[in-house]
Amino acid sequence: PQIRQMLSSGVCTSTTQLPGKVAVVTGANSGIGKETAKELAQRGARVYIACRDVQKGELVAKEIQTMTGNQEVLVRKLDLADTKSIRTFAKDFLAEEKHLHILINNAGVMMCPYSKTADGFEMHIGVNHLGHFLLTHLLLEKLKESAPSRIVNVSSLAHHLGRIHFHDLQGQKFYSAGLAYCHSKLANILFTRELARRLKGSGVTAYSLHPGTVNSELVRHSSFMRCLWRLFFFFIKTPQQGAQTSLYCALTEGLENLSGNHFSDCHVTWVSAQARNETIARRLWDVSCDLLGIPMD
Ligand SMILES: NC(=O)c1ccc[n+]([C@@H]2O[C@H](COP(=O)([O-])OP(=O)(O)OC[C@H]3O[C@@H](n4cnc5c(N)ncnc54)[C@H](O)[C@@H]3O)[C@@H](O)[C@H]2O)c1
Repeated sequence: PQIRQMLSSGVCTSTTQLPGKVAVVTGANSGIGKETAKELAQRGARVYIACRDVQKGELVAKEIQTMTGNQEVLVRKLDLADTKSIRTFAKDFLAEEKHLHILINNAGVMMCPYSKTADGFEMHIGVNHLGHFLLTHLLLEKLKESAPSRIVNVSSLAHHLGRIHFHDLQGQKFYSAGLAYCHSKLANILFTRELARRLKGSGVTAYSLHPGTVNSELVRHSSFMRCLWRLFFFFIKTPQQGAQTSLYCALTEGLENLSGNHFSDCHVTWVSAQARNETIARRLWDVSCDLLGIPMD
């Protein structure tokens, strides 16, 4: 634990408390998302655990309620691999809640065999990017009404290996599970940058981040990655440490002028050349709208 402590340089030291604030964390039934939700609840927010497996989510909600004493930890069904489920989640949320101050797009899949979402999108781009793109779009007015509010997109260092191949966004011509993950994480950063550009002056800000290499269930689809994780166990962050940069982006006072930036270990960090390309960011936005049937403005 001491070695881990030393290696984990990024700690969110914000003292922001969240009474009366509302947060949604996707994929909060495990790993980094669970720890993020726990800390937001600890600080007094009403926290929505948005997850596929409601039963698993309820167990986590109970655990967080017991640990934090905050009973306002709610579980709602959200399957990011199905746009119907995303629309239902958003519709119910908008009917139920007056405000949304923090949206943490945390859920993700990594290195799963070639498969498609309910709407026919390749699973990585479908869940990690398009699912969160639609969810954010549907909740955007509420975020604007609740300003100052924040959107936090959990990306990865793996984006450096990613490319946006507009001619093969769904991996039909060439598919590598590892690269498909990297492409989707690059899309998270491009989405964040374009979102920040479009939201300038609205009071809603957006941040992307790399959480570090974190011991979680993310590597479930790859025996190679599972071995690697075991081998380097002592160098890998705990989910609680992995949640620090998400919390930093959601909570730190005065971060607004860094909207659109990418963070790691609670600092702004460099992204790949493609991730800084505004033309690609704008085109990806338009293509995503087109795929999801969202009217372009
Ligand atoms: N663990 C790492 O080392 C690492 C490194 C870089 C980035 N990340 C990113 O961190 C985020 C959290 O991952 P984690 O490490 O906590 O792994 P995790 O597997 O514990 O968490 C991912 C969550 O996403 C949920 N999810 C997957 N598909 C979904 C769907 N269709 N609809 C709704 N939820 C879905 C899972 O149920 C799970 O709760 C991911 O976006 C991942 O890409 C993790």
